[in-house]
Amino acid sequence: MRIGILGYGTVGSGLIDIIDKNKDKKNIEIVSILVRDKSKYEGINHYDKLTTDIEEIFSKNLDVLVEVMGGLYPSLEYIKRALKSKINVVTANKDLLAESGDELLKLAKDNNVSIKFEASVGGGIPVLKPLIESLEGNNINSICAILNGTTNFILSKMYNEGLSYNEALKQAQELGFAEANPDSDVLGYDAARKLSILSTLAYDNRVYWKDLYLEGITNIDEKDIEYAKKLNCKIKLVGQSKYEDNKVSGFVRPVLVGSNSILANIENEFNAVVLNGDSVGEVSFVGKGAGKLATGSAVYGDVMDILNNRISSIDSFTKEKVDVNKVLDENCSALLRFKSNHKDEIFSVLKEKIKNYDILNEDEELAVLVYANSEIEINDILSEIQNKGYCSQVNKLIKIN
Ligand SMILES: NC(=O)C1=CN([C@@H]2O[C@H](COP(=O)(O)OP(=O)(O)OC[C@H]3O[C@@H](n4cnc5c(N)ncnc54)[C@H](OP(=O)(O)O)[C@@H]3O)[C@@H](O)[C@H]2O)C=CC1
Ligand SMILES: N[C@@H](CC=O)C(=O)O
Repeated sequence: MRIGILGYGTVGSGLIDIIDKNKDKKNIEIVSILVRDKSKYEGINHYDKLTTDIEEIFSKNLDVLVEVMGGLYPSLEYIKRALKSKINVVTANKDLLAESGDELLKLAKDNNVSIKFEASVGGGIPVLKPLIESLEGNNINSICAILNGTTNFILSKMYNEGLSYNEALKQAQELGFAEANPDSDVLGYDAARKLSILSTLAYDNRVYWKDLYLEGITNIDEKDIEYAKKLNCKIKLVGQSKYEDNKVSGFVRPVLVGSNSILANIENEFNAVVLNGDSVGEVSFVGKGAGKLATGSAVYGDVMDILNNRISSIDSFTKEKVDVNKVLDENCSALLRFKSNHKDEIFSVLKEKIKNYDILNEDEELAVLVYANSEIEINDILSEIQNKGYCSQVNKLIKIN
């Protein structure tokens, strides 16, 4: 099988290492590799296959085009061109799937070829294939997941080793986990795109990432970590969605999770996806969510599926878009931090409105863990405190079970 590869970075080089390792067993021939700047790659394997000209790639009579260069443009254009030319596509690009999955899957179907994208969610974890194939006998009710390796790495390093946010981000970039623009990781966009892909497939309805409640990790500081430890919790960037009565609720946000929960024990670049199906119950998938060989492994698996004609049809991306509820409409607790000179006034509002709360700090700032009937109730109280001028800046961190 003749494959062309767009990109020889973290994922591209992982894929190429795995193809080379298996070359005696599997009939895959790398015929051309697209990069921007060949001079960066002198001395590497397959240097003679490198090109900066996309026309050369398309001149090679390909069976599969692997897109691992990232971004929306020109990746979208190249993938569409491949599908229209009846070339199968494998991609790790969640930005593209989340934005244009409907168009791309339809184009693949119309041209009788496949587009496969296992690596776009959870890096090396095989989760899309089990979801699409093995769990077909289920209505999936909920997804609770850690879907970004970079932010999980940063939060783990801050919590376990006391690293600063900037030091931890730098390490994640050096290890090849972060996106070309790491804002996509730390602001939560990457995890939201992955959650939208998972939710679309799980609920068989189109869920758009921009409809999810979205909050990144850039406001998490040492004090949050300190309170988390006091509460026997960890802080994780969690993506959660639920499907009930044809409605989806969903968010990506940093949350407190109890130290004994599955998600609390997912460290560094590892990801986890916990699905709940009406037949199977709870199923968990855990593994490396980012990195060269782990992600290369998922891309390689997709290439092998095409080689062996193991293809399943996917219609969910072309289904109707569903409305998404953004607030947590259930009993919840939250860590609230107030920087204020009006502590007594804040306490009197809390006493009047909240069913219960624990004080964590009342010296340099006021920090409380409140227990409420819903997030809406907490938001109403915060609005009252702010409107009365008792505090202009509040930090809120929800705790999930
Ligand atoms: N890193 C990871 O752990 C994971 C990444 N992904 C996804 O995989 C994709 C690739 O990520 P990653 O390998 O980390 O990215 P890198 O930045 O490490 O590599 C990108 C590669 O693509 C090439 N490239 C980028 N833009 C162009 C262009 N316009 N024309 C030609 N070549 C181009 C670069 O060439 P040059 O060096 O010459 O600029 C480089 O070889 C992304 O979609 C990412 O989201 C998915 C899961 C995990
Ligand atoms: N930047 C992403 C890479 C994999 O999708 C992450 O950190 O998870």
